[in-house]
Amino acid sequence: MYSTSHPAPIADQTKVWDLKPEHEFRFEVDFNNAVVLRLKSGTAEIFGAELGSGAEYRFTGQKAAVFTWHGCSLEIQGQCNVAYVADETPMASYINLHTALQSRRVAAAAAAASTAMTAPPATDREGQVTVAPGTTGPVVMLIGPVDAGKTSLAKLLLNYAVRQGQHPMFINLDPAEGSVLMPGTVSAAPAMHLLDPEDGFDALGLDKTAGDVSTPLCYHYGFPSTTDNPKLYGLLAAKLAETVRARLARNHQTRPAGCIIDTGGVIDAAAGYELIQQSIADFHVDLVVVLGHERLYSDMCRLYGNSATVKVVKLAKSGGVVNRDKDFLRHAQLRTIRRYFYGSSYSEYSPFSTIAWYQNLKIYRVEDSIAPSSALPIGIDRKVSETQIVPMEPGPVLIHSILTVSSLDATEDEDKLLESPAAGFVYVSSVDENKKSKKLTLLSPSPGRLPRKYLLLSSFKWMEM
Ligand SMILES: Nc1ncnc2c1ncn2[C@@H]1O[C@H](COP(=O)(O)OP(=O)(O)OP(=O)(O)O)[C@@H](O)[C@H]1O
Repeated sequence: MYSTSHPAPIADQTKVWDLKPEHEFRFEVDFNNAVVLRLKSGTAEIFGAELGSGAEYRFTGQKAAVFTWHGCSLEIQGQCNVAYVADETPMASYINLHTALQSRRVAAAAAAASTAMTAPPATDREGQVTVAPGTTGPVVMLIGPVDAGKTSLAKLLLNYAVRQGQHPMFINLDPAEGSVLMPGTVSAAPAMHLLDPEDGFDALGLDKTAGDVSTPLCYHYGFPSTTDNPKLYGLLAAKLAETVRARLARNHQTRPAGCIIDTGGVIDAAAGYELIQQSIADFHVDLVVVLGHERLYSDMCRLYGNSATVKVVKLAKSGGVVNRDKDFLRHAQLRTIRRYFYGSSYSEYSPFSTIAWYQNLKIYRVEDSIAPSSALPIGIDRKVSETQIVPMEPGPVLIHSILTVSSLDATEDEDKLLESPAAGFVYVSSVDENKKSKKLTLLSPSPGRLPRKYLLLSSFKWMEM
């Protein structure tokens, strides 16, 4: 069993790798192991984030690549499970895509600046801010099968944008990853800084300087796969799209940078295409990038070939992208959960323990679409619609669970629970069923009592190790 809390050991061996221009050093390190990487000379980047000369980067439980445009020398301390240099990469096509997006951002920023100077923001009949044409940057959706390199390309495009002073909105529609905050959610946050080469999405959403637009937005879904409850997933993706668009409409400085949308692996099931089509419409996507799947590309061309607003392009999958087995993914999810409470090398947190009495809690969950009634945990009264919440009694079934703290106030109607963004997450570290004082002990990133009473149960469990 891997530990998510104790640092993995670094083997006492050092190797230097010299890379020619446009070569890539690919490496894999499992969760039992760690390596330290140092850029000795030249320039290099990890998914678009430049490495500092001489700075040390520690990797554990990672599969990644260091790319160099002009050549470099790398020093690796410790033992990688896989390590090799590749001379064939799709980086030229990726930078071409970035260049095209960047020129659209520049044009959108110029249009937004001239509109801001000439006209005050207009509102429609419902009081929504209307967006002047040409002032929204590219809205790009990355699709492809599982392990096609979608998230890696999203990181690269975000980092290249940030390096040119742009702050696109990153939208994560892959509930398995939970890259912005927590697995089992769909979320959005602007890329205010370069993504941490060691941890990727850590820096997202931590910056408050851009005001309302920079606060991460996150909706509770509760399951790892879009197919666990497609109806609920569709509803939440639509809600996220509506909120992101409203935020961007109010902010003419961030809007021209556009959005980069990462999705879960599309399998050729009809439900997969429906969800993708729905999200393309909801987010007003204007560019669909298909990674490494000819049939998906041809299906998308068939669907959008005549569209005046949606373009479809295909890009090659990098030969370095590796399949991650279930065990690896599970441990990556546990690391994301731990990171929410304890932070990472980028920023360490000290979580707080807080007591919540049974009588003060209102806990709900949503069913997945396939659970037979015999599989329902104790405390769930009946099988209901996939987008309906079911109240549940607190009890031992909650131990080691992740609960989403809803932003909905306890005085508001609980019907709005699923459509309300998450205010945060707590972890149930113990359940005390002592008759007089039934209570949960919760781990929380902030001190004090729970700010709200509505909690939603996620199917993810985590154990501190
Ligand atoms: N060029 C590369 N060299 C080595 N490893 C890579 C490279 N590109 C991506 N990877 C690794 O391959 C794995 C899969 O890539 P990625 O997460 O980008 O795929 P994905 O399509 O988003 O997967 P999913 O469908 O599961 O979300 C990741 O661990 C990633 O770090």
